[in-house]
Amino acid sequence: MTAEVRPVLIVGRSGQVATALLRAAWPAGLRPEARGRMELDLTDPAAVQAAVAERPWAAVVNAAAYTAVDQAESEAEAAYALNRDGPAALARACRAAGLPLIHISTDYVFDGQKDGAWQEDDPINPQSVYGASKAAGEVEVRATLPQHVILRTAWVFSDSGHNFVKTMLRVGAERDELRIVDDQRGSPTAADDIAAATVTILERLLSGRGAYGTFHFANSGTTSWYGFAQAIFEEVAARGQNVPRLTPIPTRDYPTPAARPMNSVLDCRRIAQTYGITPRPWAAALSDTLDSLLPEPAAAQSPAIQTTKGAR
Ligand SMILES: NC(=O)C1=CN([C@@H]2O[C@H](COP(=O)(O)OP(=O)(O)OC[C@H]3O[C@@H](n4cnc5c(N)ncnc54)[C@H](OP(=O)(O)O)[C@@H]3O)[C@@H](O)[C@H]2O)C=CC1
Ligand SMILES: Cc1cn([C@H]2C[C@H](O)[C@@H](COP(=O)(O)OP(=O)(O)O[C@H]3O[C@@H](C)C(=O)[C@@H](O)[C@H]3O)O2)c(=O)[nH]c1=O
Ligand SMILES: [Mg+2]
Repeated sequence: MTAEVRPVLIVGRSGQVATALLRAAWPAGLRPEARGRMELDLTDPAAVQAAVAERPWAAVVNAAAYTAVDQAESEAEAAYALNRDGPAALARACRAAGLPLIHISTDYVFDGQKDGAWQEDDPINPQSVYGASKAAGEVEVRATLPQHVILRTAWVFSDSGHNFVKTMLRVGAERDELRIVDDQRGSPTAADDIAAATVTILERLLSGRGAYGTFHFANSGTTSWYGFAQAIFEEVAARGQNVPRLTPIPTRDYPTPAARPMNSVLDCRRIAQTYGITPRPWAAALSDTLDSLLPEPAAAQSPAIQTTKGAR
């Protein structure tokens, strides 16, 4: 008799976290199956209901969202449709099917005005349409489905999708100088690490050793966007490439449509205590991501390596 392999529905396919979930190490008994927006439109409640009822899923992970923070200020309806009404419909469908839901949320639900790191039960007070729409999604999931894990994370980066690392590589190649805000603090977090944490949570939940509720997960250590950019370009320089000059600036000198939290640092002790999940430092995760985004260090200078790589 072969052991049963149960599918896990991943909502989202090409996004940073969805991509990471698809390439994560899953236990033998679970297999991720993604639905991108073309296969499952999260803003269509009937489609959501049908997708959740379609297969004998073990669980559902919502990795889909409206994530364009500045654009959301002028597209509130679209942001709320995806970030509030989508999770609400998913939670209702999961309740009807008796399935647990893991829902990803964000540091931008907080106002950023705390001295220490944000704990799960701190009051939310979003300062942007994106943050408010994500906060409303959290409220819907909590009110609808007791079997939920809301996993709040922050400053996500990956070799896929849109993120600050890829933005820096692109604009850094185009300009001599970059001006980067130095007074917003947070913890950059690799999508792959969020995926690994999600798999651990699911494994524990499905074997009856998990706990529902809201958890924070971010890579360890904190920095500013400027500090993050510095680390990115140190890695770029170490790989023999030209880098721009970086100038730290205050938020007021970089006006954007959406306000962002000044302090986005998440306290991740609860997920460590409950699930034994201890995140690695963000700089280590960054280095891994840059390994896949950039050529190997010194490859250009080393004839031996050039030869083994052949003509390029
Ligand atoms: N990016 C960040 O810095 C942070 C993100 N988060 C949260 O993490 C989660 C994942 O974010 P991230 O991976 O960066 O997101 P991305 O912006 O990389 O991807 C968005 C995902 O949403 C899906 N999607 C968009 N519209 C629809 C739709 N109508 N129906 C179904 N799916 C749709 C996309 O589907 P498709 O695959 O078809 O393109 C894609 O998979 C989100 O909940 C986000 O709020 C939290 C903190 C920081
Ligand atoms: C490109 C650029 C940005 N910045 C600033 C603007 C902003 O304050 C900060 C980050 O800009 P971004 O637009 O890349 O980041 P942003 O889209 O705000 O990132 C957020 O995305 C959502 C989805 C989340 O949930 C958050 O956790 C967070 O990761 O850097 C500069 O100062 N100089 C620059 O050249
Ligand atoms: Mg952005």
